Amino acid sequence: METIGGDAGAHGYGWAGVWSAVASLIFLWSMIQQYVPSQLQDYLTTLSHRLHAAVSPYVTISIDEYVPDSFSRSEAYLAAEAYLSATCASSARRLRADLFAGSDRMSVAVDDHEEVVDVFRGAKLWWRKNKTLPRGNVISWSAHEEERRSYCLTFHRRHRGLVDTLYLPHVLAEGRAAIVRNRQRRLFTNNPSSDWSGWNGRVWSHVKLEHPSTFATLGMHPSRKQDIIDGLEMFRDGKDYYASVGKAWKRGYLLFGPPGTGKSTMIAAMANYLDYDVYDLELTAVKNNTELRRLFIETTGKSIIVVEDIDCSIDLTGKRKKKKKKKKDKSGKKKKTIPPGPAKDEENKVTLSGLLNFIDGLWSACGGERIIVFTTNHKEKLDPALIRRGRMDSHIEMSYCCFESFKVLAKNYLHIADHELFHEIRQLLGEVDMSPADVAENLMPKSKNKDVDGSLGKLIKALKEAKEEALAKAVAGAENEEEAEDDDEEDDDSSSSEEEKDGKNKKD
Ligand SMILES: Nc1ncnc2c1ncn2[C@@H]1O[C@H](COP(=O)(O)OP(=O)(O)OP(=O)(O)O)[C@@H](O)[C@H]1O
Ligand SMILES: [Mg+2]
Repeated sequence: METIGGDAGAHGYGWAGVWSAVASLIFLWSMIQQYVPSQLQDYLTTLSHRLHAAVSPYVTISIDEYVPDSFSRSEAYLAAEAYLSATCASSARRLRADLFAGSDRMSVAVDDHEEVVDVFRGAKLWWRKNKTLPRGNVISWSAHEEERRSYCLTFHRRHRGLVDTLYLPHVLAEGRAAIVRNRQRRLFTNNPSSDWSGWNGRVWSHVKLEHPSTFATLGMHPSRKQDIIDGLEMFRDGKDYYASVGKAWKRGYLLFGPPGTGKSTMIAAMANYLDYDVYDLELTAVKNNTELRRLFIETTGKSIIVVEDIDCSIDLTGKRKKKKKKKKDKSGKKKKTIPPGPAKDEENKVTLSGLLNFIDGLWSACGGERIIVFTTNHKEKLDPALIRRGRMDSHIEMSYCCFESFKVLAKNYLHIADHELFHEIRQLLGEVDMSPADVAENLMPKSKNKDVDGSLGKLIKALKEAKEEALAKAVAGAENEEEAEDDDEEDDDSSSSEEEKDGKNKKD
């Protein structure tokens, strides 16, 4: 890529230089047009375009910033902008830097009215960024209506086939890849529906996603961890596979296990590994199934949709509604019932069937590359319909800390791979249930200078205490059981003696 500048002629651009000058004249003309009545403007613009097309061997494709009759920015424009920024930022003479909300990196794009040249498979292509100002008599309500930007791509007509079939798809693919590279990943939470209407009403709000958890720092048996990573990779690269087997490109994960075993940490590691956004869906703030549908539709691809503590978020004990048999009146005719209208849905909470539709209803295929994760401390409380394979494709148990998990935590917190106390810790972890969160808390050094022996000693003490506690509980439990059995026996004795008495009485 190189800019069209004063030395263009020296490189022998020839006709290109002439047409660049013509383009500049056209631009000048468009500036003058602002002071000409709008009908005359339209006529002159059409005329100049026709003249240009009649005599020029060059073809121009323009890409507008906004989708016609819409407030949304055109994906083609954004891709072209990202492509040009990535490939020509160093050679353009005038650039525009901007800092987008939530991002900590400056984004640099070609400035207005700047021209750059791209070379693709031997063909030269000129890109120009145009800006048109509003007509004097138009009052606009939004900033983007005031200035309209577009990219114009100019090339010789003999390259038309190359541009259509190869160059534009190349720009789109490279531009999209650059957008993904530059984007700041986000953590979304759903807004209460009272905030959804009105100017700029949004159903989700977001902050920067900056969780440091990775699979390298996640305490888990290495082979299980590798299985999960393989599954995620298979999903991420499986667009064609999912299409070939006729499945929507989505995958469900159920993470279950006691508190502090790393379920939320695992979600962050997944998002960091895949470079996906996270939508943290607070189900208790969703009024009904209609709202749930809207929230889902407004999520984007390359994202993980999370419902934490699913057993606490929704009453899952209610079974899906069965078709009610119509009641018959006394004459035996079926009674007419009023069908439940939308008002009924407004009153309802999110239901199990709403959630099932959310996961795999027809409209859940409205956009691909989404992972859905449910977490729970009580898998047994969940309705089997909710977690059957196909909905929750993978069930991952996050369990108490094993020795392999401990080794990862020791590496994270103390930077050690082995120690003479490891043997004792291995034995204790085999006998006691302790969550990785508790192990991590004990390993955390108290001061900047890591006291490895001190931290491991603290963990051993905590494990021994937990072991004693568990033993004491087991003994107390056994005693209670014995007492209960004795009571039962006494009850049996007394009832049998009462029966005997009864018998005696009867006999008497
Ligand atoms: N497997 C693990 N590997 C590394 N760190 C862990 C692991 N499990 C827990 N931790 C540590 O413990 C803290 C709490 O873990 P986390 O929030 O992931 O638990 P959870 O299973 O989601 O618990 P809850 O069921 O209460 O939501 C984390 O911040 C992390 O530092
Ligand atoms: Mg959690």
